[in-house]
Amino acid sequence: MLEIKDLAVQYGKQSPTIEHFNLSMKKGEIISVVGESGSGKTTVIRAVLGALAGGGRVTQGDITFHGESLLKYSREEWRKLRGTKMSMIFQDCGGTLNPIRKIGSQYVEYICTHSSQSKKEAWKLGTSMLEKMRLPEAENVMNSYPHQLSGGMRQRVGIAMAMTFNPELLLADEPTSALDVTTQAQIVRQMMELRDKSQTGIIIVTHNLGVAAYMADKLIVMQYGKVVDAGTRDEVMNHPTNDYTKRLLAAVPEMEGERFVS
Ligand SMILES: Nc1ncnc2c1ncn2[C@@H]1O[C@H](COP(=O)(O)OP(=O)(O)OP(=O)(O)O)[C@@H](O)[C@H]1O
Repeated sequence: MLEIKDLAVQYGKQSPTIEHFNLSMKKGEIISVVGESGSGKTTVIRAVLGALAGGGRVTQGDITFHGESLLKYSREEWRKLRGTKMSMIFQDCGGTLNPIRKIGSQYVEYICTHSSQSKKEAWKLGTSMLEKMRLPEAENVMNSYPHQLSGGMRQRVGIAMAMTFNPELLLADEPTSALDVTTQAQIVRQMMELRDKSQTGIIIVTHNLGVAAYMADKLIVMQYGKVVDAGTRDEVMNHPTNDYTKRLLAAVPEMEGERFVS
């Protein structure tokens, strides 16, 4: 479904931020990209979404989605793809919500921008998506301002919005790092449920190897913009080839009292 081949990305005149990045993803697969701050994880997923910040540009390689190069996409083609076939969730979805508008009005606008539904239908769809994400009192949530919700609830709103049109690919940038451990575990389980039900492929970027190992079918470990280990979860967890991966593994945090290392 998604192929990234020998990708390099450069910001301004700096030396390339990522180089020789490869990834191959099938429908419904979960791939985790792990690595410390600044290793280039966010750059990878922003490149996939055609949304590199700060003048970042692809200088080598290709990104294909169902065999078509995304690098050749026009603005209009991107507009059609984003939000429907491909969507993104961030570390703090609250940050992407407008603080002075109620959730419901923002959600309805989001749905109406990406489909031809009436406002009434959009409200119904938004509410049902919030219910699917197990938000209690979904109508109340729709009538709330972002600051009236907890961080975990806002994150569920963000995931609900991203999942509205059953995307084939969900790009998740540190989706649980702003949350406490219990909420983190709930959100992780809900994302996995979405994959099981809708066959959504997920790329999750995180510095938390515990979360990555728990969720992922495949792991990619990055350091200084390069892939230092990659393979199935069990390959990387049980037979790391790189010293950095070994150090990360030794420091795997606990999630719900379990270490996600077999
Ligand atoms: N908007 C930008 N303008 C210029 N350089 C950038 C920009 N964004 C990222 N970079 C460069 O790319 C490097 C990697 O950043 P990136 O955000 O991809 O890393 P990361 O692994 O996701 O880190 P973090 O976990 O802190 O988000 C940075 O150290 C910086 O040199």
